[in-house]
Amino acid sequence: MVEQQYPEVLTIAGSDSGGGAGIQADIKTMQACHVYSSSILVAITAQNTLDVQAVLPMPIKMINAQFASIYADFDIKAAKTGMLADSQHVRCVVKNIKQYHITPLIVDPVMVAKGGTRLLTQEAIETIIQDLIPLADIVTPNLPEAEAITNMRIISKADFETAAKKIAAMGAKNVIIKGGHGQGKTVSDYVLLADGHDFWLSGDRYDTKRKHGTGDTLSSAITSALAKGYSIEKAIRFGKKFVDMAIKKGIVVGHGHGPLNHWAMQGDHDEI
Ligand SMILES: Nc1ncnc2c1ncn2[C@@H]1O[C@H](COP(=O)(O)OP(=O)(O)OP(=O)(O)O)[C@@H](O)[C@H]1O
Ligand SMILES: Cc1ncc(COP(=O)(O)O)c(N)n1
Repeated sequence: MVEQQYPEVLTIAGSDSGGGAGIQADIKTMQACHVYSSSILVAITAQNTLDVQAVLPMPIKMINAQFASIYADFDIKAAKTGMLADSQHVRCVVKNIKQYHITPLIVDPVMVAKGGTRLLTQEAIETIIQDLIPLADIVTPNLPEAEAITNMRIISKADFETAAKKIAAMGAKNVIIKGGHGQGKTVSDYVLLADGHDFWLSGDRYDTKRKHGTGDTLSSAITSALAKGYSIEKAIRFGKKFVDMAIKKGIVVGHGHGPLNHWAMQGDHDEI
């Protein structure tokens, strides 16, 4: 008999019944990265690759109970947040993050699903800015999210840099502004680290509709790498490579915005 220990990680997010985004994408990514994943459900969605058909935020009492269960037993090395639904739920998650001193914390400020359905109320954007971003070791907005957070248009490279500085000034230690929603043959994410060092992560932009859960996959791969002891910069570079491969080696599922291939890096054991 052999017993092995894996770094334990936590995702605090919404469930996607279609398995392409949310908690399901997080768990698949974490599993592929060889860390042990636990999860706190903040909301349930009835969802497939075509759209989100229904959303049910969990009772606050049940979210508190999940945090209590996890922190009574597990040794969580890194955690991430995803879909948080509304202000009340953001505040509940923030209270628990403070209570259990959760760090490192990756905040993926999920606002709108690929099909266009809101996953966060408009007023909760302010709660995320005021209460959650200051607790983030890394915050990972996509372009529309970064625009909503900073209240500015982001088009040029200089705009990315200005927006990242604004988000860092809100209290996030490290900032990644993802470029998936941009245009052009390459896709570039901008990274601003806590020490002021910055860089672009660029790669081919794959022409595919199978891009459901790209942000969840990136933030979960980064969370996993941090739990394994990678530096912030190395974890971010690993995350980008993981999501790039998961899009590049696509799988055929559903009729709309298809999920990624979370097995894509399997076999590349030096990397994962
Ligand atoms: N077409 C593409 N080809 C290659 N990489 C991509 C493509 N689209 C997105 N990415 C990468 O996927 C990651 C997530 O970026 P994106 O801007 O899509 O986030 P997101 O909108 O939060 O994702 P989602 O909401 O689907 O979870 C980034 O690292 C980005 O560079
Ligand atoms: C529960 C949940 N969390 C996150 C997303 C974002 O993913 P996408 O932008 O690819 O729809 C989602 N659709 N559902």
